[in-house]
Amino acid sequence: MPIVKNVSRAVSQLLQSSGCACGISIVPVRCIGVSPRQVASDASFHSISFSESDHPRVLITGGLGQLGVGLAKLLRKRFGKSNVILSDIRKPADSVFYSGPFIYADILDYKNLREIVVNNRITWLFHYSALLSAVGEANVPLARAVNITGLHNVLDIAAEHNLRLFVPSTIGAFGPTSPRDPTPDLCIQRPRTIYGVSKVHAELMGEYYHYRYGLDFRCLRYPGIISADSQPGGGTTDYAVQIFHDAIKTGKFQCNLKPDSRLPMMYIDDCLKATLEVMEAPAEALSMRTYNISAMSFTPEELVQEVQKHIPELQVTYNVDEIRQAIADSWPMNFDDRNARRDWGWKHDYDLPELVTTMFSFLGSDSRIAQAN
Ligand SMILES: NC(=O)C1=CN([C@@H]2O[C@H](COP(=O)(O)OP(=O)(O)OC[C@H]3O[C@@H](n4cnc5c(N)ncnc54)[C@H](O)[C@@H]3O)[C@@H](O)[C@H]2O)C=CC1
Ligand SMILES: CC(=O)[C@H](N)C(=O)O
Repeated sequence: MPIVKNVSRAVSQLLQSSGCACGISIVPVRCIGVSPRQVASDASFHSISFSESDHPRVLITGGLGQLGVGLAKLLRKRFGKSNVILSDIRKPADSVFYSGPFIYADILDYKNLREIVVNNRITWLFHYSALLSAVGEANVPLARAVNITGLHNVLDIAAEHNLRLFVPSTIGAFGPTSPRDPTPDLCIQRPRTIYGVSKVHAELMGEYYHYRYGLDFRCLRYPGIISADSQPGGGTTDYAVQIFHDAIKTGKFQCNLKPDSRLPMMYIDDCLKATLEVMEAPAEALSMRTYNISAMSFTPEELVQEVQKHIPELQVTYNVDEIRQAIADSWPMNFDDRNARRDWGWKHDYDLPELVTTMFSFLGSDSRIAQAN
C-alpha cells in the first residue's frame, strides 16, 4: 500500500514540523459568493512580500473599543501615521477621525475585509473586534458570530495575503478546572463563557494555521486592562476602570464583584507595549505562538485601599452581579508569564501603586468631588 504509506508519512511530517516547510501546504482561499475552495500556497494572488526593512502596513479591526485607539497611537508613532489604519463598524469621534486613517470594516463581511487588505496593501493585522465576557453572555448568538465567524474571516484573509496576524486572547480563556494560582501557559482550558470558548478557539485555530499553512500568527493572553482615556466594552474586569471615574466624579463607588475576587490586571501602556514587542520579535525567539502576560493581580478591596490613598473620602459599597461574579470565580487569580519573559524579554512597568498614581494624574484627581457638585 505505497500510496497510504506516502500519505501517512507526509501527514506525520506535517504534524511534527514547526512552521510549514514541508512543501505540501495549501492556503485556504474563498471564492466570494461561491463555496470555499483551496489553492496551492505558491499561487501568487495579491500577496505582497513584506520586506523587513519597510514599515508594515497595519490594519486594526474593532479599533474603537477600549484598546484600539491607544494601539493606533503607539503604532503610528513607530511606523508613521499613514501606515496604520484604524477600523470599526461604529462612527469615530472627531478626535479619532482626524488623528489618522479610519475606515469602516465589518469583520463579518468577508469581501469588505478582503478589499481593505488588498487595496491598502496591508501586511500586519491586529484583530481587536470582539464581544467581551459579560456582553457575550447577554447575546450569545452575536458573540458567536463576531468572535468565531469573524475570526474565521480574518484567519483566511491573513493566510491568503501572507499577513502577520495578532489576535489577543484573555485570562477568560481559562475556566474553573484550570489551575488558578498561578495559571501556566499550557494547562486545562475549559472556560464556561462564550467569550472564553471563542478565545480558546482563536488560540487553537491560529496555531493550527501557523503549523498547517505557515501563517505568522501571534497571540497574547491579556489580563483585565485598565485605561484612563477609553471606556471598557462590557467585561468582568470593568470595575477596575469604573472605580477611578466614579471616585473623581462622585466620591462613591458601587462594586459589582465581591471584595476578595482576585484577578490579574494590567495598565494599558504595558499591554500595548507587549503587543508591539511580540509582533516585532524575531520568529526564532518565539517558542510558542500564544503567551500569557502578567503585571499585577489584586482584589477590589486592595484596589480600593490604594485608591483611598489618593481620595480618602471615597465611599465603597458592594452590589454583586451574579453573572460577573461567577465568571470572575472561574478565572485565573495569578498569571504565570515566565515563557514571555524568557523568550522575548517581556517586562511590565506598572505595579498597583504606579497604576493608581498614573490613572489619577491622567484623570486629574484635583477636580474630583468639586466637579460633581
Ligand atoms: N479590554 C480588556 O480588558 C481585554 C481585552 N482583550 C481583547 O482585546 C481586544 C480589544 O478589546 P477591547 O478594546 O477592550 O474591546 P471592546 O469591546 O472595547 O471593543 C471591541 C470593538 O469591536 C467592535 N466590533 C464589534 N462587532 C464588530 C464587527 N462585526 N466588525 C468589526 N468590529 C466589530 C466594536 O464596535 C468595538 O469597538 C478584544 O479582542 C478583547 O477580547 C483581552 C483581554 C482583556
Ligand atoms: C479580561 C477580559 O478579557 C475582559 N476585560 C473581560 O473582562 O471580559
